[in-house]
Amino acid sequence: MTTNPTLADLADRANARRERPAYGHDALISCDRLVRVFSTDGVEVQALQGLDLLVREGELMALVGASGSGKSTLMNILAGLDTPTAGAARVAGRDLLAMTAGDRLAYRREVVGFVWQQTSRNLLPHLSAAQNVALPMQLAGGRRIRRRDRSERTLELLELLEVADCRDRRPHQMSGGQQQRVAIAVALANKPAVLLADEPTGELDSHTAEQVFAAFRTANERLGTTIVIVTHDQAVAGEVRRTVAIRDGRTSTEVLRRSQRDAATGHETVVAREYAMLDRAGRLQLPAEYTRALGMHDRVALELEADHIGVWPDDSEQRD
Ligand SMILES: Nc1ncnc2c1ncn2[C@@H]1O[C@H](COP(=O)(O)OP(=O)(O)OP(=O)(O)O)[C@@H](O)[C@H]1O
Repeated sequence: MTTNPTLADLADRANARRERPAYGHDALISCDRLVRVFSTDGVEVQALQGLDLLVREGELMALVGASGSGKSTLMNILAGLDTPTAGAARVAGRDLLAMTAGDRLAYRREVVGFVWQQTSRNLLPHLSAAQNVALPMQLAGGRRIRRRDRSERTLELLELLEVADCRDRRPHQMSGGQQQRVAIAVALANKPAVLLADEPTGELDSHTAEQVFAAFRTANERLGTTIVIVTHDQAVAGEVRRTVAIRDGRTSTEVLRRSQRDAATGHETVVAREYAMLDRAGRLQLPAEYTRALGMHDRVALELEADHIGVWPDDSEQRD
């Protein structure tokens, strides 16, 4: 039976909706149904297909996904280097779809820092490590920093990331791992709210990769910087509290890890649990290996239980 709502009922409902906090209101990074379509020679590629992602201040998280799933496209948008086709994206209160060219430049200099996979893309080859770190502070015209403060901060950052001994060396006089740690110092120079890293350990051996990852962890723990790392490296993905997987241009699953102490032995273990993303329309993407294992496609049967929802293979033909 349906009852016709009165005008007052409709007004109450509209008010209740308005008072509900907006999606991602308390997140530092919020992507809401983000779409990015590339058109080349009349062919359209939907790199992002309505991606939702929230990252809270102070998080250190990893983004994983198969090649072509949209990770770099997302990072370029968050870095202010590319603009989405549709949807909404906010970082530290900045609306990434509404920025002017000037806002965008200031955003890249002051709000985000980035570290790329190619060590050569991160540092200027003719400058020393210390000069590379000082440069973003010199360029941040809006907030003039005195020369003495600049050199102090440069040294502090190089010490924090354990590369103070490289301060007078140029990139080609440093190892790949040292270059990436200096690159993290460069990215942190202007105290960004967010540090973005796209495969920062991709060109390094596993031992060096571990040291570089430790540098990200130090930045996160000691400076409180929010960090998002795209990685194929299982060791890195397994070390962070939250790993979000992107599939076909959308966030699909995420793994959360927490430490658990055994009351009897005092021994600490890390417990990981996988979650699927549920969007605001109630859409859920089931992991491909689950649906494959049970031969599910096109249509599934659902049953609401007291504390869970059951998903069953389509049994309509057996019932007929
Ligand atoms: N500038 C572009 N022009 C056209 N298509 C593009 C462009 N950039 C990315 N794409 C396409 O968008 C899709 C997503 O690419 P993206 O680089 O974001 O994936 P990825 O997950 O970072 O992959 P990988 O792990 O290989 O770096 C791919 O199909 C890619 O070919």
